[in-house]
Amino acid sequence: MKDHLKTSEWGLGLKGHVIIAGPCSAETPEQVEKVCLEMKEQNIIPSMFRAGIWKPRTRPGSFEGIGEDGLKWMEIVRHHLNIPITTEVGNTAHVELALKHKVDVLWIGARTTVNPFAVQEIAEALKGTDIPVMVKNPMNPDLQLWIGALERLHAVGINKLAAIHRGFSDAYDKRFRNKPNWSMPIHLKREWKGMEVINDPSHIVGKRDGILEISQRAINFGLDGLMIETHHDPDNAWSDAKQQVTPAQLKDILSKIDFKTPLDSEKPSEKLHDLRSAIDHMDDQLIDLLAERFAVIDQIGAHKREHKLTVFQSDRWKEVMDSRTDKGVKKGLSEKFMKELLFSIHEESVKRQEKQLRAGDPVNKNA
Ligand SMILES: O=C(O)C(=O)C[C@]1(C(=O)O)C=C[C@@H](O)C=C1
Repeated sequence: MKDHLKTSEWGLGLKGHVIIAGPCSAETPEQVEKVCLEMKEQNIIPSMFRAGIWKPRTRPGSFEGIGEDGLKWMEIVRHHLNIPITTEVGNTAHVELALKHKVDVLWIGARTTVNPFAVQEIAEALKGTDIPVMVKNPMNPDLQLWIGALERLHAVGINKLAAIHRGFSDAYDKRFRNKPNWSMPIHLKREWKGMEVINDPSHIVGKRDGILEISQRAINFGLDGLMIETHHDPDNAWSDAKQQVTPAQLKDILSKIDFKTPLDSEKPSEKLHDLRSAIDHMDDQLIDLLAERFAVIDQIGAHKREHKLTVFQSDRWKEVMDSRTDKGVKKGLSEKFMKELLFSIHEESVKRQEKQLRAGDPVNKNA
């Protein structure tokens, strides 16, 4: 799609999976230093250090970030860990201060990504700079909004870009603080080739337990890194106390993750090549069969037109749906997948037949 530079090309020495760790918020210089020293002690040096300076809170009254002072303390991080520093910016004043204090990488938070006006203003403020920017997914699962924010930055010349998957707000599903909706980061990677997506398990899970599981799933899906909130004393953190881990816990989590290699850059082994050939053949057959099915659908459509019958036949459709789902489930396919597949087939059937009824013209196969 659009040309952009990957994390390994940002000139910050990043390579492989990008691991971003650090406290939810910078609180005091002592706290920043303690986190750094414990990381050092545990011999767990992340690829980048994160610290929130301005915190967008749902309701007023809780800690809203330490502000510019916190940016001065980033020198402590540089001194102890010598790694790039990243923080969130939510408006142009934040951008100005972050640039003034030489923050290495910025990120745009979920609450900002939802607002194209805000993203555009930030993009304009960044025009002419060379700073890398990571864009968190918007609060709601809207892929176009997520891509749109990246495009706004790209359009002003910011080409060091990455995305962060922090999950999506869901009023009903309370298993997560923010529901992962794994199809979203995967779709993003499909739509914008080469776009790296860093997973943020801390905001998805909302508590310490489960960070390992979500991290592993992110790596399994092929996401490109992890951002894990890390604090020397999480229980007494000024924000997000429940979901932060200690540097020792971070080390434990990272040591348990089975990191996978991104496939696309690898030449597939003979075995993988053979398995893929089998898939190519089966997909061919599936497409032939689907084409045959829709040819019959067109014949039924012609019959319906002749006999003035409606396209949608609820009893027959229910029978098709139930029997095929049942069979699929018996063969080990998930009910959700079967239903989605059948819905999609049915939608195409009724569209084709309705077109026949409407126009009476031969069906345009490309419609
Ligand atoms: O059985 C029909 O009447 C069809 O047109 C086929 C079909 C299908 O795709 O299986 C499509 C539309 C109807 O709602 C029911 C079933």
